[in-house]
Amino acid sequence: MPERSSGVDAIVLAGGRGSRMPGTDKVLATVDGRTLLARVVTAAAFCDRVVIVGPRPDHLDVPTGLDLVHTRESPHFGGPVRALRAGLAATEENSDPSDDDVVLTVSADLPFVHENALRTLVDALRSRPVEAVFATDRTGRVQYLVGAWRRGALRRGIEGALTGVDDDRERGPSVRAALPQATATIALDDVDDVDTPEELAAARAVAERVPDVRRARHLVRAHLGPRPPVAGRLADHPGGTLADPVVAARPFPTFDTSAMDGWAVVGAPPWVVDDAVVVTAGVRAPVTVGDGRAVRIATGAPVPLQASVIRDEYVTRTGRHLHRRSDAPVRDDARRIGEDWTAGAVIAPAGSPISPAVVSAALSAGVESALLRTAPRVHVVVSGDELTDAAEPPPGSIRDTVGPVLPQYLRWCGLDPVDVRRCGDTDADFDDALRDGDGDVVVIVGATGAGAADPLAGAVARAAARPVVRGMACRPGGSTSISVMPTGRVVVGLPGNPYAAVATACVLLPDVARALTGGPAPHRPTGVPAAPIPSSDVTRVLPAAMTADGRWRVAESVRTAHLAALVDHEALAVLNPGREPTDPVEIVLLPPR
Ligand SMILES: Nc1nc2c(c(=O)[nH]1)N[C@H]1C(S)=C(S)[C@@H](COP(=O)(O)OP(=O)(O)OC[C@H]3O[C@@H](n4cnc5c(N)ncnc54)[C@H](O)[C@@H]3O)O[C@H]1N2
Ligand code: MOO
Repeated sequence: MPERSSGVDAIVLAGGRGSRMPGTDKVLATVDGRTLLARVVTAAAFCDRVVIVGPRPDHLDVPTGLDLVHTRESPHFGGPVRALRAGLAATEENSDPSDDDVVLTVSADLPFVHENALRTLVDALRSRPVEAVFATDRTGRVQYLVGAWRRGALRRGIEGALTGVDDDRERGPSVRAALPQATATIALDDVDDVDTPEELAAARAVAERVPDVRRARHLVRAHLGPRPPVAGRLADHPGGTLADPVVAARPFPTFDTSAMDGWAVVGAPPWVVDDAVVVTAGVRAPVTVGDGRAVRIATGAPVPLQASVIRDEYVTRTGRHLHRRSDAPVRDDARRIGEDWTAGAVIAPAGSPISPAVVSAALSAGVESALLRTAPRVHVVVSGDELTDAAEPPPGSIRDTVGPVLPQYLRWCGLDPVDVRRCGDTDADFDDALRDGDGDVVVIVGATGAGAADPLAGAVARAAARPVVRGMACRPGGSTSISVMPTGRVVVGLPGNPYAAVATACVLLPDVARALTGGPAPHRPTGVPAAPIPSSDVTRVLPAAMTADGRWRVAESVRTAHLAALVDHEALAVLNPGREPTDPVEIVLLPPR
């Protein structure tokens, strides 16, 4: 069961005529064995109540424990605004929601929409001064049926759009007619809808293919939801993510502050200097400066009432008189209370990674603690009967060269490795490895293949874990797997070859960390290759080093049984299928040497 978010209801619009797919109810079409409707409802399962507006299906494969309601628009097929009217009424039955609550509106024909995309909409609405936020799809088109509204704005929009519209007119107004004034859009890559049989076939093909790295990342974001938030001091949780926005508790500056060493002056120049008074940073008692007077003031000191500040460079002093230099710009060298932000301003939106900048800016805003998600705790399990820690491995044994360094890479990925254990190649060892400890994630190295001594797949099946990624179209890393145990624990299987394990981790696990902490997808910087790189039909992950002119030299191939190739390459180049030889490549910088 995903974590519940209070104050959000969802309206799933499932009743369109599907005029471009005659003879079918498109929302009941299946992609990878599940109906589009079930996929959309599952994505919205974190909401307090989910209302489906449309015909009631016989069976719906969605999480249990959901407050799921059905309703129909009136008249039937009366258009999206009437569907929203029916849906909104159903969200309000037996409850007394506030106008500021969030209502998600989602059309039911989105094969790939997922919880985190919808949460992104909610967070965007909560952190912006707008009445509704809509998704734009990959072509940049605004999807007005994929949005988060403030409840009051949705109600007013519906009423406005339907005012004077004859209820007998079959197709009512479009959602555009209901839009409030202040709206925003955000780009989401998972909200392409299915309108035609061709689009349905394409979605099925995507869902059934072994995913390349891009798609595997997408699946991670789609299937791993954020863990419950905890209250904590921001400074204690680097690597975590904000669950709520940081909202300024006080203005900045909190009082009128001198920005420069100089003079606090009242009235027009020249001023008469009062040498008995000096305003220093930290003074408590208010200082008053008479009209036509000037007193010394230090950077950071409170500005006396009615005074302005002029820095030393802009004045000349003769005896007791202070003159503004004729070439000095006319400006106040004070930072006035609330000039940078006022109390209530959003300093960092929900989902922000807790960077040192977030910690510091929050302190500036009077915020020490917040609701946050800590970096996921990881148990590393290095598997393989052949592995040893002995400096002189006995014949046939292999020195474990991953366990000692993987935690450093995992930390770089935004995870919090808590221990490294070893595990033999027996089923019992693997069952224990999946179960032991209290971590959020178990990363198992080795045993991902289908060979005689590769028990991970069996252990995952025995644990009734839900597969998220079963193999990747990626070299190395083809046998990578990710699944979710019924307890919510994530099990990552990394290929045993050390370079394959590290490369796969660095390419994929930042997305796992962000998904579990409710953060945004990681940035994917690109670089220009120093020489053309042949295209391939799977993702390739190769060592890369920057040249003197800022381009990237990418190794043609790599030996995977050790990390020697990363000694003189500071990055990995991710070469996605479909790229042209001279196209930029994704660059994954590795932890500093
Ligand atoms: N018939 C096939 N065999 C293999 C294939 C294949 O496609 N068909 N893929 C190969 C590739 S590529 C990889 S990667 C591995 C993945 O297998 P596992 O995840 O089950 O890994 P293991 O078999 O346990 O180990 C592979 C290799 O790496 C060495 N190893 C493992 N852990 C460590 C460690 N901690 N430190 C140092 N070295 C380690 C291990 O001894 C093996 O030599 O499958 C291939 N086989
Ligand atoms: O995952 Mo293996 O190379 O593809 O080392």
